[in-house]
Amino acid sequence: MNNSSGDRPCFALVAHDARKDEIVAWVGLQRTWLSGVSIVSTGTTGGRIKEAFPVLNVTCLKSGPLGGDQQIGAMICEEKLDALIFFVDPLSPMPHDVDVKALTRLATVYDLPMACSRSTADLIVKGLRETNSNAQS
Ligand SMILES: O=C(CO)COP(=O)(O)O
Repeated sequence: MNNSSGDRPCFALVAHDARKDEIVAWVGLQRTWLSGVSIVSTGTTGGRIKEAFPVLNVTCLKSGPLGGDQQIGAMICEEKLDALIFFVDPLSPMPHDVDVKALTRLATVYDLPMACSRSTADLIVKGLRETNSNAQS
């Protein structure tokens, strides 16, 4: 765990509209592990996750086009996150494309693990689980 703000991992979960069903399905597959994680999410994505899994610890920020991506970017700068899972829609123009680019840029600047698809999201969870279990043994 890298975040400097608490003792449980903190994940940002974000998805564009065309991929919201996919992130909800991914959360379902990982829900046992995610129940021990603090989740922050852009508004609409977080609302969908909370509705599907009320037991998860999800904090909803602003919707992405209204500044939510920038709020998550600020959390990256403040080293409050351990990973960004961002299911981007690569096929649709976005009014807030500059914010999307800024968010992915900051994740790169701060070397934050970032996944834009299920396969890489699974690898991040696997890596963090192994890191945490090695740290405990
Ligand atoms: O637009 C987004 C990320 O760029 C996601 O925002 P919402 O979760 O509010 O739809």
